Amino acid sequence: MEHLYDIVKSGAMVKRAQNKKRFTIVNFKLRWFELTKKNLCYFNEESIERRRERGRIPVQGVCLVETAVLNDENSETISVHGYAFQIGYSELDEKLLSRVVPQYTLYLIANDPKERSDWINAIRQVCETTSTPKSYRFHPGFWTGKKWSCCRHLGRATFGCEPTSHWISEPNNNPSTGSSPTQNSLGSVSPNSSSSNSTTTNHQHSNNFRNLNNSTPTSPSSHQLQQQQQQQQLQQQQQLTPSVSTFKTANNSSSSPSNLILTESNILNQTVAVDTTTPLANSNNTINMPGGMPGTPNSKAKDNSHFVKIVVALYPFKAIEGGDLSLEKNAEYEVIDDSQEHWWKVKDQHGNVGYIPSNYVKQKALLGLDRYEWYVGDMSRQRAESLLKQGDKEGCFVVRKSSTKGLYTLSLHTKVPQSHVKHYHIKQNPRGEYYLSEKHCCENIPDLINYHRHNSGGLACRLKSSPCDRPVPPTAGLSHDKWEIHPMELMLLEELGSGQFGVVRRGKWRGSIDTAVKMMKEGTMSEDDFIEEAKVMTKLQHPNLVQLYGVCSKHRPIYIVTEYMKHGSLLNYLRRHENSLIGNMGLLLDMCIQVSKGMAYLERHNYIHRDLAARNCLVGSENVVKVADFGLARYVLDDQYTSSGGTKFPIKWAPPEVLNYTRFSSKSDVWAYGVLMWEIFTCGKMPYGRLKNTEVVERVQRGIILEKPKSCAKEIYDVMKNCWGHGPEDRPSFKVLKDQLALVAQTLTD
Ligand SMILES: Nc1ncnc2c1ncn2[C@@H]1O[C@H](COP(=O)(O)OP(=O)(O)OP(=O)(O)O)[C@@H](O)[C@H]1O
Ligand SMILES: [Zn+2]
Repeated sequence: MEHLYDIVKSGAMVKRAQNKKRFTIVNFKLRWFELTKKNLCYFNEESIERRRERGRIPVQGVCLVETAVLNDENSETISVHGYAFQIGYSELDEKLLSRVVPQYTLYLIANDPKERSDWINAIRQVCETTSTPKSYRFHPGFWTGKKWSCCRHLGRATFGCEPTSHWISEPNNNPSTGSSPTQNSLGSVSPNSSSSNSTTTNHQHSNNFRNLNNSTPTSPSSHQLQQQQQQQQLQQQQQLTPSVSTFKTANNSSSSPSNLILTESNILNQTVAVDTTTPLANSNNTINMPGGMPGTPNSKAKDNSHFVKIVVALYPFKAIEGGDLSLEKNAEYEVIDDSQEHWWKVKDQHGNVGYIPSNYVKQKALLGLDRYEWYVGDMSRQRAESLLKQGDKEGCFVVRKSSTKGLYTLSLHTKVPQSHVKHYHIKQNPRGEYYLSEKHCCENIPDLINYHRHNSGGLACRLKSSPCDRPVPPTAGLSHDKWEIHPMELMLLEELGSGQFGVVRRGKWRGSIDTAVKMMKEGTMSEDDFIEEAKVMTKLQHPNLVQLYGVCSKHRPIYIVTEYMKHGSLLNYLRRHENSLIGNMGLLLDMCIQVSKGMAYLERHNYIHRDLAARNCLVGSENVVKVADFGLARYVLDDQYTSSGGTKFPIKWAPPEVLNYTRFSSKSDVWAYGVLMWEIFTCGKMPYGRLKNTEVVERVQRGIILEKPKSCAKEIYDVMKNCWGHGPEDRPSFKVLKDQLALVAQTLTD
């Protein structure tokens, strides 16, 4: 017999204080929650003897249970990085009046995505049996005291900007079979009302308040397993670096849920997470909507086509191909079809409809600092310096993400006493206000920038202009669904270099877009296979991968058309600039980090490079480094190049399993990456000097590795050595490498 007061689910979660206008760190408390069929209660402590009840919500008053987005880059408030959800509830008679927004909203933050969906499902299920919730609309964001963070509406009681997901089992939903679980807004599986084991029951009343992972999971269905895997993957993908501000639990012990990061917000992270879904699957672009869990499919967005998604253009785009639509920087567009990953159909203010590159726009509600010219996001200290020095103007500045996650840095160019760039951390006081000098605090970063436009306030000089337009990123293909390029549309210009496949020339596509055109020597590659593959490769898109625009395959020789990189190959760049680069560890490390980001993207998409080396990376403006020629090696016909015994085979970049069995994997790329790091820190020396290939093979088999380059810190060499683990399983993934190097950069440079 189940009793009304039996605990359906319990556990610790962080709760945001209610009825507080602004939320600062002190407004978040760790609480022990217990869900019964009647109430959701919360206590200061788990221990039954010592606990005091802090509040309760009668289940009957609950109107909606949805995920929540608690970060807001404009940050009048502190933002939360965690797995938040919201419970909207009203007094019972109020609820029956079906108000447009629930009277109250409780925001809770779970420790991980699984815990969050478990709680949402458990609460929904309990509500289902006791009351009949009305269909609501809700705000995925929060009320900042002035406006809604999601849609920026100014009225507290405005109609929600999103419909709630269907969590009431529909009569025809056949609950008795226990078969098809329904997708809810989390993309997770709602338990069927009849299957009682789908609600997690936790009777473990150990006094371990701090152990947040002590729930006992019941046997999950295969759907749930899949979901769980997805979520685990997601968790791995999201970099959960140490929190900037840990917060105090109720009893003042300073433990914090391990994954929860309370920081100034970092909405860009969500879009970073977006590109973790496979682009080859070509789905789920609706992910970066508020209310969706970053990185997981948000089925709701598709089901509710009446929800209007508004995006803002970050860059101008010129429509050339029929069916494309031009973008005007900062203008707003309504998204009509985002079912393809890289090209979305949108409508402009005049009603014109067409395709635009999805990486040129950002959803309005998530725009954050991106709306400002001076914000450059993920730009390293070194690249910011070279960008600012280029303009050489007094007071020229940018704001960028700091190497410490969640923080921002102001980089300012001044000519006094001589031309140089200064970097200032933007700090936050306990009230959540931002400042550069403690005397001048502002509610948000834009206000702070404005303040320092008029007052130097301790800075080297007043802020004047931002350097220039942000560099416009390449599009995935030159137009919507286009990879075949007409040679007549390509104007061929000077020769850029030549490799074993033939000559590379600079080109202009339709007189406006810079490209590099690789003219493939006939007979050097299996062309038909490559042309098929090119369709897939145009869809790989990352700031640290050289973009493949398409191919000219109807004529011979075939052309491979890619993004143009003005400084050419990384190897030559390193050699040419050895004198200025060799002492600049920060810059060299930044190059390594950039390559690791591009490679982590390939790894996430199960794409193996097979020929990673400095000669196959290219350098663009502001020391941007991108990986080129990925996957190409598979289509080479010359067996001197493809077999490990061949004279052209990149033996010095190959791990034992490739030398022995030609076994390629992302982990063989990792080995090559270690060698590439070595090339970077020696400014382009030949690995293993003059040793013959056979001697190199013999050394590698015996476990002898490259020596530490002179200008390389021990911490960096340690990372290289990890890449040279003998077996593939002894090497870290690119995802791990990327995080390790970011940490090294933080300790060595900033
Ligand atoms: N996208 C590009 N932008 C600018 N320059 C490029 C581009 N692609 C290639 N180049 C130039 O052309 C040269 C030849 O490139 P290619 O990729 O054909 O040969 P490689 O990589 O040097 O050697 P290999 O054929 O053995 O891989 C490069 O070294 C570089 O200087
Ligand atoms: Zn809203």
